[in-house]
Amino acid sequence: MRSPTLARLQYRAVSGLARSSRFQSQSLVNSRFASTAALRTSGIAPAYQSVLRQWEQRRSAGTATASAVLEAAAVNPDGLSQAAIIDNLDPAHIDSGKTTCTERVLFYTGRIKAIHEVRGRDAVGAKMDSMELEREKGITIQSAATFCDWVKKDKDGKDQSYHINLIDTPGHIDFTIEVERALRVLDGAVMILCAVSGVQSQTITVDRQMRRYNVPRISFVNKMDRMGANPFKAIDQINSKLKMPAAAVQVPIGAEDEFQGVVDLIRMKAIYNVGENGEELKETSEIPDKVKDIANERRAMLIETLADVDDEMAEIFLEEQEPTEEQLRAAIRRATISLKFTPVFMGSALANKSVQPMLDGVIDYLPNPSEVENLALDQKRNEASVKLVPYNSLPFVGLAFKLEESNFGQLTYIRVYQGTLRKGSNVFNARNDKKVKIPRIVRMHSNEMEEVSEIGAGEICAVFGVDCASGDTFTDGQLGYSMSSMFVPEPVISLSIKPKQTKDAANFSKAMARFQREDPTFRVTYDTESEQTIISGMGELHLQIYIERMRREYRVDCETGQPQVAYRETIGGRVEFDHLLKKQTGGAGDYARVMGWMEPTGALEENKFEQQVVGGSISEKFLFACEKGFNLSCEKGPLIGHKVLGTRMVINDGATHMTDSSEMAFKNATQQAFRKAFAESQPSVLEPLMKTVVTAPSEFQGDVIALLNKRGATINDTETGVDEFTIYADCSLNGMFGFSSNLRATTQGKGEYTMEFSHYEKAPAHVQKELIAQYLKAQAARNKK
Ligand SMILES: Nc1nc2c(ncn2[C@@H]2O[C@H](COP(=O)(O)OP(=O)(O)OP(=O)(O)O)[C@@H](O)[C@H]2O)c(=O)[nH]1
Repeated sequence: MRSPTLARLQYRAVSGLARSSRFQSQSLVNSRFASTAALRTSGIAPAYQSVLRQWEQRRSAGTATASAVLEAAAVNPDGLSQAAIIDNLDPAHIDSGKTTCTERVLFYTGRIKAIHEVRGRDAVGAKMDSMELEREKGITIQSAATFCDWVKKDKDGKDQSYHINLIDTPGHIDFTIEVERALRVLDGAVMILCAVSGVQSQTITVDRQMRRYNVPRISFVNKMDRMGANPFKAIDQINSKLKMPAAAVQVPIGAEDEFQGVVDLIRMKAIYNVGENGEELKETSEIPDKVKDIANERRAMLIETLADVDDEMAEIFLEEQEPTEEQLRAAIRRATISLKFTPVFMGSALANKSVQPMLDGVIDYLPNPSEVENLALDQKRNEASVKLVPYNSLPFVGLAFKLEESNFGQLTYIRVYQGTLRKGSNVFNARNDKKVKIPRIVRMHSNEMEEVSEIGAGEICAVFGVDCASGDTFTDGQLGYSMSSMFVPEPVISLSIKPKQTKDAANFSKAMARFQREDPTFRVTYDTESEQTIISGMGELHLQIYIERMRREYRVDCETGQPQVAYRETIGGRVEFDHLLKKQTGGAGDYARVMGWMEPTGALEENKFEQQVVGGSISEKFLFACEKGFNLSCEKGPLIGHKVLGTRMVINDGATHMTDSSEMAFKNATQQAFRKAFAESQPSVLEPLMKTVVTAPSEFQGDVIALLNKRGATINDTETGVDEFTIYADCSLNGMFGFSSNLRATTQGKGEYTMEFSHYEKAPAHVQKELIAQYLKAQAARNKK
């Protein structure tokens, strides 16, 4: 019998401070070494050579510490500037262990034969981090898909095999699109938190993303072996910070280096891992005395929390009955799937402890595809919200959620929502109704592929040779269904870039085209004024990774300009206009008159164009040209040439000339009217405000606050832990350039930070003045040429 396809899971982002255990500081040293080695071979860091040599001497003498490179760099100013470059490429290794957990899942389900660690001593690297750069840096850059089967006993004690599609995603905020698209197609997620750091800023971001796509989740508090591990603090934070009712379904037996296993609160059994890699589970009803009380207390809390979110459990609770194992499981499943609750598991992936019970939790509490409501728009019948049914025999509907270039051509990842996708069949792209043949279908196992002839509903696969954009819906042609795509955030940072050598231009263009196709948050534009290619993305690390990939994968060394902030411009207040464009230069002239007003839309969001012309003083055709003029003006604002936001233009009257009016004249007149009215309105430059979270050992608190104040940050909150503190601040992106090297220098390399775009805010007057002056100067220089 074919096993039921069950629960997709996704591992999520959370971070922890890599400093308290010996193991972690060792990892930091190794990762820095990897970075420096990469730079050395690239030959761009001659001054850094001496720093490297010093460090290598200290390493071989066994005296290297986590901050050795920075210490060495500090005595060599040239070295320090190179260290700053490395900082950008060497992100905080503060993650919760998604890839490490995935490695165990793959091992325990028999998908891989041996466990390899993220930045482990064997230098092999974890299965899901297949890119060279990922293995070197120890971070996940691209999400990777795989699948496995997990055998679990059913309630009659019979083995049941469940099929799981799994996507391991990056945690770093710069690669957020990878999380976005994974969550768009997954039916359930495992939210992994660090037992020391608990809920962090990335957790909050991913929580928002999970809510956007209604993805139910179970939680796993990892790193129970770390000093300061406290799963109950993490649970409190899920409740308070994420406002998601959460309760432990396990309690730990011991913690930190005495972490031994867990007590399952549903069956009240102690579970230990045995065997070299923890592959076997030993279960016993003998719960150690020291955890009996906490186990009883937490079981009561579990029942109480469930009673708050589930009617059936509320009834049992009010009648003061003890729920059965079945009743408890059913209530957790109902509450989890209806997004009202998250059960919390705990363990240590690195120590091979308690990962299997979390996998059981995936089966027990996350939905299978038939339990998730997936909707589409029926374009043929103009019906919104038609339900997709995950039956293989129904007509095919699938969503392309990720594009990737492989050695064998373009790979398109597809989630099949309904029907079956067959090799050799034709499918139709709902966006353009184009017919596409499916020549090959593969199932991905990280970077390996397994050829299959068909793939059924609920599955994830990849196909070759299909020309499409990410987010396109495919159907069998009978159905006119289209599914909503994923949310794509706007880039906040840009750089000018060009290949160092002109001979590399072709490869450079090839790489740019590919990266853009694969990653919708990576944009490439050409600025005709400065004659520069500009790349834009989600952060410094995001862009640096692409520059590095260009060097490694396309052998193109690039020169880049200073990172530029994606400023915006907005109107100051309401201004009326009556603008006439009239030119008579022999032959046919130009004539267009536009009247109306411009004003703020009220929110710093999309711009709006409206026409309220009555009596036909401007024809439809010319009004269309006016709208075009408005959109062009919004693309390049009058103040500093950046995009315009939150601006509305209303045209309510005007005049047309019998022979001299044209679309061009109306477009130009609107642009001129826009420019004049915008300038009169006391417009503002807007700058991106970043939510910034800094964590460092307590002794550096004063220095870090001073550092943030110097950069004009607004500190919103400070949390003090056992031996570390966390500061939550709002900072302008402009004020944060180079912060990572400053922070590391201030905290002896022990401080970590994350930064995420929050919203646009008016730039201070002096910044605006400076930016306008720079813009005018650049324009004058160009005009001179
Ligand atoms: N002490 C301890 N360290 C762990 C554990 N799990 C993972 N780590 C370490 O934490 C670091 C980050 O682990 P990863 O698995 O790469 O974390 P991630 O969440 O996948 O990271 P990104 O993909 O970059 O977001 C690595 O050095 C791991 O060895 C654990 O259970 N205990």
